[in-house]
Amino acid sequence: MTKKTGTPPAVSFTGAVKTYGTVRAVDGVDLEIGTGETVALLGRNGAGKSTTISLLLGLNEPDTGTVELFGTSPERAVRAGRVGAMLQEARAVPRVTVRELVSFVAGRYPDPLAVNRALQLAGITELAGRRVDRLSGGQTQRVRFAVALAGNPSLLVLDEPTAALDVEARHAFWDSMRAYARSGRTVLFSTHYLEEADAYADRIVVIDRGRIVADGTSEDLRRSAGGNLVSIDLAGRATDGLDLLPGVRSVEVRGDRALLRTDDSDATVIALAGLGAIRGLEVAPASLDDAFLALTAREKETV
Ligand SMILES: Nc1ncnc2c1ncn2[C@@H]1O[C@H](COP(=O)(O)OP(=O)(O)OP(=O)(O)O)[C@@H](O)[C@H]1O
Repeated sequence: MTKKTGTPPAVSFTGAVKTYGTVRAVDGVDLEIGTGETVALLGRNGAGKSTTISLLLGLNEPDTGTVELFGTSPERAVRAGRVGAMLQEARAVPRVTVRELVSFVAGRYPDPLAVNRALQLAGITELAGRRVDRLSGGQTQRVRFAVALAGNPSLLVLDEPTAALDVEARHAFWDSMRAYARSGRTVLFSTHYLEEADAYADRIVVIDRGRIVADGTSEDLRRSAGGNLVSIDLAGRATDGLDLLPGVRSVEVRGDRALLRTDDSDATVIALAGLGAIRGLEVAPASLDDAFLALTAREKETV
């Protein structure tokens, strides 16, 4: 849905396609992100997350379709200092200190954060005097975060930002990201971690084989993948016909238990009771993991 009035969205993809040889890395993406949203781009390895981000930052052009940031081209938005990015691969500049690097980047933006604030948000105040090429992987990752924040960008783009971070640094990172997002900024981050998407994004966009297969809150995703899991002990019973019970979308056998994914757990449980198949019965909401697997698996079946 395109809004005809008011300010343009922070991010807008329309029918964007990017191929590498025979691989359709981004395969017809339509996506709109409004100002102030925090969005997770979730997908397995090779799903197209980094390619989507490279189109968004103007590092690559779509073969067909369009990508706009704030109603203008990514190049212009980046040049105007409206975008900060933390990418997976960025080589450290030799011999400069952390503070020098962050100051240098901040100095290229029209309205940067105070350098101390960027260092503090990234949790690297105590590393300010260290050389950037002599840091651990996790420390380097945090320096990249400070660099992304330095220009005080309206749109912050983070490609797998917590990949090298330990648990404590991960929590600190998300706290800072949230503090930044609360000041009305738009944040897009990619991740493999469902729990991160669930905990830190307002909205989750699931990408699989270059296509968006789901877009909504984690609750929406759980629902669209089949809301509940009903499981029973099979106790030697065959699974024939379980997939035909009311509400049931799929049946999976794990050991001696059958797992029924259902849209209507009440109807499924009543039908199971009618069959006398209620031994060890459990009903649980589908986890986001289950939803993610169901969404990406279903997409494969239709290819
Ligand atoms: N420069 C390139 N040349 C050829 N193929 C590429 C290139 N970059 C990406 N691809 C392919 O495009 C597809 C999408 O890759 P992309 O890096 O966007 O996925 P991703 O979701 O970011 O994966 P990951 O989680 O592993 O980083 C993959 O099949 C990948 O092999």
